[in-house]
Amino acid sequence: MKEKIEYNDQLTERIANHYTDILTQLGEDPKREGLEKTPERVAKALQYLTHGYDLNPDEIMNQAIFHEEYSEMVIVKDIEVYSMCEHHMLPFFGKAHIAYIPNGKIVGLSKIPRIVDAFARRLQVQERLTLEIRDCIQRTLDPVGVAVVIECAHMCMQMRGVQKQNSTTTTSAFTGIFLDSDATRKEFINLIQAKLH
Ligand SMILES: Nc1nc2c(ncn2[C@@H]2O[C@H](COP(=O)(O)OP(=O)(O)OP(=O)(O)O)[C@@H](O)[C@H]2O)c(=O)[nH]1
Ligand SMILES: [Zn+2]
Repeated sequence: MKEKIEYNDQLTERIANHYTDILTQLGEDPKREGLEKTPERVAKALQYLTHGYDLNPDEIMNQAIFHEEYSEMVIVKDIEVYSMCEHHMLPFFGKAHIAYIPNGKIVGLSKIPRIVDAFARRLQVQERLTLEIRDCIQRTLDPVGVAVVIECAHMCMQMRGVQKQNSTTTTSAFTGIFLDSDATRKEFINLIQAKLH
């Protein structure tokens, strides 16, 4: 995750021109004060919301892999997820809970939320997001197992369409021992549900 993204001026202008047209098509006056800079703002917002395309999650992981003999479960939970559904280009957001059991290698903890962002800041479906995170960790760390659970609310189901304001969607993906051992999977589920206080 870049802390700040660099906007491409030519791309901003091209996208903004389309939005000027879209505002007119919607019956708005793109020249009125409040909307004057809106096409440019939207163009930048869209570049921000999809800046994950410019990030390489495997490289992010490889920046901080260390050899350690720790072989218990490592869990990073309650990681905020902000993504955009590829069907309606509306936000879906919630939390990711991620665990792995090392096999001689650990990763710098911040890299886990960073790869969540790298995959989430693209046009996505929640299922693919879940699998991409799992596979990236498996590929780069070769751990004994990986577990990913994501819980999100989808604006395309809340603000429009079926309009179910309280529904959330949960997806999960596992590898290795999390698939083979019910006890390990249950330990993970218990730990992500546990509150520290
Ligand atoms: N599986 C999955 N579906 C999603 C996700 N985000 C949005 N969708 C769904 O994508 C589907 C697109 O269905 P369509 O029937 O082509 O589109 P639509 O007419 O706008 O559908 P409605 O939302 O039911 O009004 C909808 O059912 C959405 O709920 C996601 O992350 N995963
Ligand atoms: Zn949608």
